[in-house]
Amino acid sequence: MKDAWSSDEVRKAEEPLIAAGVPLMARAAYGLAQVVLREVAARRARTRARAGGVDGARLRGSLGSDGLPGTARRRPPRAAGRGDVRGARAVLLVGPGNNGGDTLYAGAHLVQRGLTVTAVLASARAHEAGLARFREVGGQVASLADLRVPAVVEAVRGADVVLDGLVGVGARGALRPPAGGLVRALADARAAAGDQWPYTVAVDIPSGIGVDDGALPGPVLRADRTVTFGALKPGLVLPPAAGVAGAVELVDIGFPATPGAAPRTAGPRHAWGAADPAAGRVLRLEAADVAELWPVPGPGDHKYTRGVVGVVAGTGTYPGAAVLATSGAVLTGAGMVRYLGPESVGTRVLLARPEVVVAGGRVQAWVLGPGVPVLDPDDDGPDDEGQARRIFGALAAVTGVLSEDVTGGRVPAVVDAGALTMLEHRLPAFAVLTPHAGELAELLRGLGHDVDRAAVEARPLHWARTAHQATGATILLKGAVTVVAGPGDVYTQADAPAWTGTAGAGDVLAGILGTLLAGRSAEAVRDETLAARLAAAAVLVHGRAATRASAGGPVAALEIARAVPAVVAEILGR
Ligand SMILES: NC(=O)C1=CN([C@@H]2O[C@H](COP(=O)(O)OP(=O)(O)OC[C@H]3O[C@@H](n4cnc5c(N)ncnc54)[C@H](O)[C@@H]3O)[C@@H](O)[C@H]2O)[C@@H](O)CC1
Ligand SMILES: Nc1ncnc2c1ncn2[C@@H]1O[C@H](COP(=O)(O)OP(=O)(O)O)[C@@H](O)[C@H]1O
Ligand SMILES: [K+]
Repeated sequence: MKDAWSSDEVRKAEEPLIAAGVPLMARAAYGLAQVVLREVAARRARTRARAGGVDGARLRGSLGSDGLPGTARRRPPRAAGRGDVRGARAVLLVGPGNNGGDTLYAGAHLVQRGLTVTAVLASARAHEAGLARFREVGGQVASLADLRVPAVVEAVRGADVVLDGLVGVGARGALRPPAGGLVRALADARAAAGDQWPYTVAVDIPSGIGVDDGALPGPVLRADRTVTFGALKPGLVLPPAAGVAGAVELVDIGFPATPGAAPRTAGPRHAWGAADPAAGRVLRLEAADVAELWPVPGPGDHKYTRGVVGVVAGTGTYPGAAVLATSGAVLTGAGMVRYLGPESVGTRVLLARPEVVVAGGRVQAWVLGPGVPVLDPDDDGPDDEGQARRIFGALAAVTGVLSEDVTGGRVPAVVDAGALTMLEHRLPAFAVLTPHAGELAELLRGLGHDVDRAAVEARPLHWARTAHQATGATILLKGAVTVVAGPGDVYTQADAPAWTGTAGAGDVLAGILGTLLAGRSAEAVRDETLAARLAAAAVLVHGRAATRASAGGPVAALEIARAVPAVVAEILGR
């Protein structure tokens, strides 16, 4: 589990360590410099290999990037050989606070390793000791006020690497001038330059992101890599800011395992902090967490104890959604999958997945709505072939309304697509709504909020939380980074390649989550925070299945479902 610490938590963790004389900034700067040296060496090796000079094995050894944006790495930075980096040019963008201090000290290490380093001071003030150290070793210093923005942009363009050390966790709001103007110009230049841009490293955070909420309130220079200190910050894992952080790498400077825990004054460690039991943290599940959550069958289990998933999906116009949702559920390991819908669709489901039972009966979790048209009360709309009626019936077993009709008590549900327009009663947290940004905006408009898709995309966490509070349900907001907000912790998962944004991928996710909820149905009803964890687990499995099915290329939704068994086996370590 990766957990992100708010700027306040970071500050509180730093205080006792600083009081105890722990050299936090020295550790941060050293770790940062090692990453920069490693990456500069790797890029040079790549360039030489392209020119035909270096053997492939050495190249592979020095690259080793996981390549997924927003993915953190644990491996300590590899020391780069002197010859790999000598003569490379670095530009430091230096702000007035400790973030600039980290950057100047790191710059001093780079000078000592033979790089030509220029620090551009964006403010009249700069970290005094850091600046003195940088000058002492021979770093070049210029000020933004003297150089002006166009000259700085040119200097950056001509460099091998640029370090964004304008502001860190001490920043509030959009970057102000003159740093804001500089970053806007650099961001424009980067967008126009394509590949011809220096490797861009953000120091602690990309300057200008919302540290605690992941917002992008103003200009930000997109980083290839963010080297963050002590702990992840929410803005590095939450959309949209996660999208400008590049690969996130943590440098351990000696923070305790959880916020508020006793400080460690001993040497650094390389591990992610454990989850804090306190509610409302921003977390990201990893494979080991999913393995713990997974309902693995034992010798005493049979199909009914393992969980029956009921799927109400598809119509004659959209039969594929039914095939995809049932396939997702079957291949995730449901004890049984029941399909409820028009006969013509049921026939197609059976052709694709003969394991599905096309008949009603008791279920432990519902999947409602994929491929079912939106309900428009003012209009007869497209013929839903009885699906709305079936969904209303199933929802009664979720909300407990009309509970005399519900045999066997309340059960969890995945509420997707068309079913999102059929919510009449307050929902329990074990109902998981799975909208994309457009669907969430529509749901929120129905609740009286004046939002559109772009507004949701600008503040996904805020709107997911708002929808949770308004409906009671757990909200799984789909996107490149998927956010899950329920009554406890928030989860943010970035496990899938962009190829996953293809029609039907969401239907498969609904099926995967349905099986997980059915497998732990009674617990999810009892523990109001479990559905969100299971939802995040489903997103991780779906994303990894998409990665496997894609293998770097296009992916079809059904292939995501087909990749699920191997991904689950891998996660469970079998
Ligand atoms: N406290 C410590 O000893 C450590 C701090 N560390 C670094 O220090 C950073 C935090 O340092 P600070 O608290 O000094 O703050 P920052 O360096 O993040 O930035 C605060 C400075 O930026 C200015 N500022 C704030 N908002 C701005 C905006 N919107 N536009 C333009 N300028 C703005 C403020 O006037 C202030 O001078 C961390 O991100 C990390 O990089 C690390 O070195 C670890 C140890
Ligand atoms: N850029 C992207 N990167 C990674 N995953 C994405 C991206 N865009 C969309 N996805 C994922 O693809 C799926 C699309 O689901 P959805 O929008 O419901 O499509 P459909 O309704 O056609 O199945 C979701 O799981 C979403 O998180
Ligand atoms: K920064």
